[in-house]
Amino acid sequence: MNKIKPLLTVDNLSKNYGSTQACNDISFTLYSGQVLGIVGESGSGKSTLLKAIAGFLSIEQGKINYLNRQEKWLDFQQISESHRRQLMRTEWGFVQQNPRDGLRMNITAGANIGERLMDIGVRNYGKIRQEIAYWLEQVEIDCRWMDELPTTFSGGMQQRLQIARVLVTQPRLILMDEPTGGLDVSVQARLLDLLRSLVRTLNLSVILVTHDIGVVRLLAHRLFVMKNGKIVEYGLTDQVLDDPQHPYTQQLVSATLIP
Ligand SMILES: Nc1ncnc2c1ncn2[C@@H]1O[C@H](COP(=O)(O)OP(=O)(O)OP(=O)(O)O)[C@@H](O)[C@H]1O
Repeated sequence: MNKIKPLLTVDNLSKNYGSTQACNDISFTLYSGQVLGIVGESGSGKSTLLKAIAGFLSIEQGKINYLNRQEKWLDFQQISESHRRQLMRTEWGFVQQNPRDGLRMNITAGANIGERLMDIGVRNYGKIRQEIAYWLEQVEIDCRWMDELPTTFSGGMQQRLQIARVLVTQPRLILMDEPTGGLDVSVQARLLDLLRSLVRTLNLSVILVTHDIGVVRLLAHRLFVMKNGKIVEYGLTDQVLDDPQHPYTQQLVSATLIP
């Protein structure tokens, strides 16, 4: 059996907005090929943590270390901004809750996917077209939509397109902020199935922020629960959800009735 390997470690990360302590002394490990769920109520600090890990926000304190494709540990406080941006284009991806924030709405669906390939130096038009068709198919969008603007897509399709745009550069680590939020329940279910199958077939490592316990139960190997900027419980998903120890987790779990 393959031994699970750490891919990303976060140690004692804190982030304040003025006097608001949004993340307080957060530490965890993400393992390669696994999905780590971050759950908690609105305002608990989940999105701030994700953005801090992605380098979109500066942090007051903490260390973020990542094992790159060459199996070299990178200390995010030490690497340059251009190196971090390059990682975001190649090894990492970010899926926004609102697909409009992750897509360019004024260019076609195909161009949304193709420009990410061009960003990393792919120039062969035929190859780009082929990759666009492949990734549209992977996210269950018919190729005839390739030359349409995302503005003509439904919310679920836009989210699937955003996922294709992220996946085309074959990232190893994807940060997702409420990827199914704001979608109808039936569209959510279809997207969750798709995400589950992509995570398995592409062996992706994912940090997934959600307030929905059902989403982590379906997708995450491990999870932690945040409250007021702190981790109150951390462990394997089944263990935490079937036998929650912290009163706050017990409250979250009991609020989600499972038939
Ligand atoms: N740009 C900002 N400026 C000031 N305070 C902020 C900012 N963004 C978030 N906060 C505050 O930081 C705390 C954590 O917010 P954050 O958005 O990270 O929580 P969350 O768990 O992701 O919530 P939600 O599920 O609603 O997105 C909250 O008290 C919030 O009001």
